Amino acid sequence: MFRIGQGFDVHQLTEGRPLIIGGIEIPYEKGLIGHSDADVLLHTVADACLGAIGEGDIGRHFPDTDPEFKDADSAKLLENVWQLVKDKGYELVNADCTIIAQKPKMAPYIGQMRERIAQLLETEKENINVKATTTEKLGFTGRGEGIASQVAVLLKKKD
Ligand SMILES: Nc1ccn([C@@H]2O[C@H](COP(=O)(O)O)[C@@H](O)[C@H]2O)c(=O)n1
Ligand SMILES: C[C@@]1(CO)OP(=O)(O)OP(=O)(O)OC[C@H]1O
Repeated sequence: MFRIGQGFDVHQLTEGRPLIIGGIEIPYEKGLIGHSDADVLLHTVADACLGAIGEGDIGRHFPDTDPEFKDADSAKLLENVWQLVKDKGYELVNADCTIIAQKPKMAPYIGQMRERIAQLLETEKENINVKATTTEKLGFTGRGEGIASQVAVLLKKKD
């Protein structure tokens, strides 16, 4: 049995914060704002996984009003979500991720992001695709005010 899930998330960019995307710190003049480390891509992967198993979203599991999650490492949040997926008896078929950012250039970091996400979802790098697009300077992403991401995952019930 297969289950599909999708996620979408946005975080605002500001000066004085590290930029962490897909579990990788990217050198840039700005970083993302959040209650956690604001890793927009790992949040989106988590939401897609939760969607696939019908378990709501990360805000429900890790409320942004809870001091426990202040500056949380999003990799830890995704590990918790992945445990829920495993508890329900599923494994990953593949994940397809899109980062929507005018700047910085993600291309040099895509390989490392794929490796980190594959590690967190206990799969091979080949099952994780990460790509990036600008919005041709249009909208909030195009103006460099924030970064968005979209993720689709496919899960399969283990034999
Ligand atoms: N933040 C980004 C955005 C895009 N890329 C790469 O550049 C290619 C061209 O982007 P377009 O928005 O003009 O389609 C895109 O296919 C990505 O490979 C990037 O690395 N970082
Ligand atoms: C991850 C959580 C929890 O620290 O906070 P944020 O970093 O603000 O991220 P968001 O994507 O807004 O939603 C989930 C939150 O509850």
